[in-house]
Amino acid sequence: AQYTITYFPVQGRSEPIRLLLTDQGAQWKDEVVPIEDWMGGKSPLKKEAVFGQLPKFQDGDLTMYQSNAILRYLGRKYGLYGKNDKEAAVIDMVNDGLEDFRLKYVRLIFTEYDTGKDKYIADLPNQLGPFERILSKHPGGFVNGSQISYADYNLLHILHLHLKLAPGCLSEFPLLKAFVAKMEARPKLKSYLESDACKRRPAHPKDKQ
Ligand SMILES: N[C@@H](CCC(=O)N[C@@H](CS(=O)(=O)O)C(=O)NCC(=O)O)C(=O)O
Repeated sequence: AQYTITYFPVQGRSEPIRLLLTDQGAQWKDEVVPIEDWMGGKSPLKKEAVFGQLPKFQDGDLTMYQSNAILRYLGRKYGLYGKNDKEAAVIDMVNDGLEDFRLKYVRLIFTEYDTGKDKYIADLPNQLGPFERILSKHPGGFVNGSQISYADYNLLHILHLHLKLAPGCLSEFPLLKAFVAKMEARPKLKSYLESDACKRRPAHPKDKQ
């Protein structure tokens, strides 16, 4: 395979990359790093990593880190970045909003789960509302209206994480609900989401929902 994704044995920040590549019909190799090897310093990967973190992405002689930079690289490569700079700017803005959302989720899961879960779920409408409004502003089903972009794969994964955490969280958000159904119905994504490889990967190391 032309691409390699190096990451821990979870979905985490590498899943939107897998969703994009799958939907674009691209193959990749998963290099899975057991967390104990990484933390125990047994693997040289942490020292080699530019920011000491994963995911790491390789495309031939390109080696890069930073999950959102990887998504933008693939967005340019597969024409998933709008049709001009203005559309690209809105797509980047939405993905930055998704990054803020993901960071809140990661903080909940890793540091505040037992004490903060109920409050986090109660506040979800405030986190989801902006993305419902974005879809209503750009009719066509995707973040950038009728043309799919790299941010859509990040949105899908973040919505999947939250549907696991709070199954009814999209009941007040018809456009987000329709977005998930539309993305899941895309043939390549559908078969990936039903695959063992996908099902076997927990959402994150603590996979408590
Ligand atoms: N901004 C980076 C963050 C990467 C990051 O925080 N990686 C974590 C794992 S996760 O947050 O993606 O789950 C990591 O490598 N942690 C191990 C370490 O920091 O040694 C990105 O988007 O790739």
